[in-house]
Amino acid sequence: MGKLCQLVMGPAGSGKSTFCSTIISHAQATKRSMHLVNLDPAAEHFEYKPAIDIRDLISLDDVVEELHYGPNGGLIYCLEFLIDNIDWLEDELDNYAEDYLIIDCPGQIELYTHIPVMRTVVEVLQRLGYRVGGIYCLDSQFIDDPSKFFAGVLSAMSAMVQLEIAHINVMTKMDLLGEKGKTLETERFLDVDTDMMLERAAQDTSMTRFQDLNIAMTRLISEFNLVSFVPLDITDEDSIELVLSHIDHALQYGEDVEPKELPDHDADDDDDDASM
Ligand SMILES: Nc1nc2c(ncn2[C@@H]2O[C@H](COP(=O)(O)OP(=O)(O)OP(=O)(O)O)[C@@H](O)[C@H]2O)c(=O)[nH]1
Ligand SMILES: [Mg+2]
Repeated sequence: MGKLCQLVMGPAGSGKSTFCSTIISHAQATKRSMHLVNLDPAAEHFEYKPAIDIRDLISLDDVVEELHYGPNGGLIYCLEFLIDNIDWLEDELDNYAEDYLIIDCPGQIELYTHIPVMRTVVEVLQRLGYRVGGIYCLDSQFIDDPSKFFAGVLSAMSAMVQLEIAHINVMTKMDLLGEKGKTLETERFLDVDTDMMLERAAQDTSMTRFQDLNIAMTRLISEFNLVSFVPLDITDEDSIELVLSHIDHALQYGEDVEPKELPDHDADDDDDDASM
């Protein structure tokens, strides 16, 4: 199938782990094999058992207890420990040398923005021959709050710029929007209509002090025309299929499958003719 990898990122609680299990169960139903890799040392429960799990290398509880870090500092410590012991990850990956991986990441956005942890993980995967795609999850509930949405769009852009890999933004939890999810207004969020973002920000009086900054940021977003979201409603198989087809396209899934040799029909051509 080729060495492919989805790196699933996004803010805390944005639906990364749910995204991973949704994609894995969809893949299983369509007879595609994927392995879950857990890079979140704070994770507690998984629907699918991870094939590779950072918690086998280092436990957040141990770091918090023994080194007296808080949960966030402890998590950064764990990820930096992973980078210092990257051989461990390489050895583990050896067992899945020809496989499709989906990597569940922690929700601390500084890991994608200003600490080179994820970049190092990507470099290791690429050195081992994987095609890596970044999946950035953002919660659809952000749509109701322009300042949160701004921050989310900027963090997605930041991860994209930092990692320099194929990148797909996914708007998660679309089921929670109900009928609102099908409106034109929501579509404008998915395609990040910057004029509308500005309009919404202008209505929010708490943001007036930052109007110039908002204008500058929306101009940046629209000039680069880089940010759009694929909606994911995990209760709708078609929606899951659509998200996966975007990812397949970005990762060129299936393009390195050897074309099957057609059977040589010459020998029984006569028979076929006779039966026509
Ligand atoms: N209704 C609905 N709830 C969702 C969806 N995705 C996630 N959730 C809920 O949102 C919460 C967070 O989901 P997770 O998948 O754990 O999010 P995460 O990004 O992995 O969270 P962290 O690992 O803590 O950063 C959970 O209570 C999920 O059940 C979704 O598509 N629809
Ligand atoms: Mg998670």
